[in-house]
Amino acid sequence: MLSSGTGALALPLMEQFYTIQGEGYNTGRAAYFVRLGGCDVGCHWCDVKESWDADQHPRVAIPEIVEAATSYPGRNVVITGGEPLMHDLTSLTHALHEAGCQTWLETSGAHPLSGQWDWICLSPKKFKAPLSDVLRQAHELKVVIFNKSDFAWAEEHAAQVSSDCRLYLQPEWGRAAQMTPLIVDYVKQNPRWQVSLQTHKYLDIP
Ligand SMILES: C[S@@+](CC[C@H](N)C(=O)[O-])C[C@H]1O[C@@H](n2cnc3c(N)ncnc32)[C@H](O)[C@@H]1O
Ligand SMILES: Nc1nc2[nH]cc(C(=O)O)c2c(=O)[nH]1
Ligand code: SF4
Ligand SMILES: [Mg+2]
Repeated sequence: MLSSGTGALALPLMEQFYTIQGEGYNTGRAAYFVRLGGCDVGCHWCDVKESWDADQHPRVAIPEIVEAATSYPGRNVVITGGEPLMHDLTSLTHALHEAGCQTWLETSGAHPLSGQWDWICLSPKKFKAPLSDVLRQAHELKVVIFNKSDFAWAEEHAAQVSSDCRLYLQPEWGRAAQMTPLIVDYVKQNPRWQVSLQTHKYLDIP
């Protein structure tokens, strides 16, 4: 990969699209999504497995990504993947800020944090543990609930984030019919948590 002291100058890009943030704290807000290739976490229920192999995706120069992102009225840019922190995101976030964009990150936290972020959504995974630095800096903890035991696992991670970090429980899409009622009951009993649904899937938008 092309890189410098300030991070990657080109990044493997799977897709980019302007849509509505479907999940978590910023649900309902217009945002441009940049989906980077590469992930080594291996969630068996991942809804974007085509992203895993970075070599399957063309490397695109940062100015090209920023130009595309700023060709829409919105100025919120979500960097997702794949696992975006497999790449040094210093240059990308710097260029997005220079262009007047807000930078929002979707990450499993399994790799070191790079870049300047206005919002960090941490969705930790059992398959590759999140780093304590990312836990500390997260604005939002969003735990995917696949089975009942995931509630206790979510609490273990809530104990490691900052006191003002927002807490979300999100049903695994394939198990939503079974898990969503359990999440509703859990949030009623444990009101510091909130429900997060993948609303874009119900809306049938990207
Ligand atoms: C595809 S991941 C990419 C970013 C990063 N690798 C991560 O996992 O946070 C984006 C978000 O979708 C969530 N997600 C992925 N597959 C899901 C599924 N089947 N059901 C619910 N959420 C899912 C992840 O937990 C994460 O919050
Ligand atoms: N609309 C929409 N919202 C999202 N929030 C997180 C997503 C992701 O895949 O990172 C995502 C996505 O793929 N689409
Ligand atoms: S960490 Fe994210 S991109 Fe990677 S497998 Fe898990 S859900 Fe998919
Ligand atoms: Mg998604």
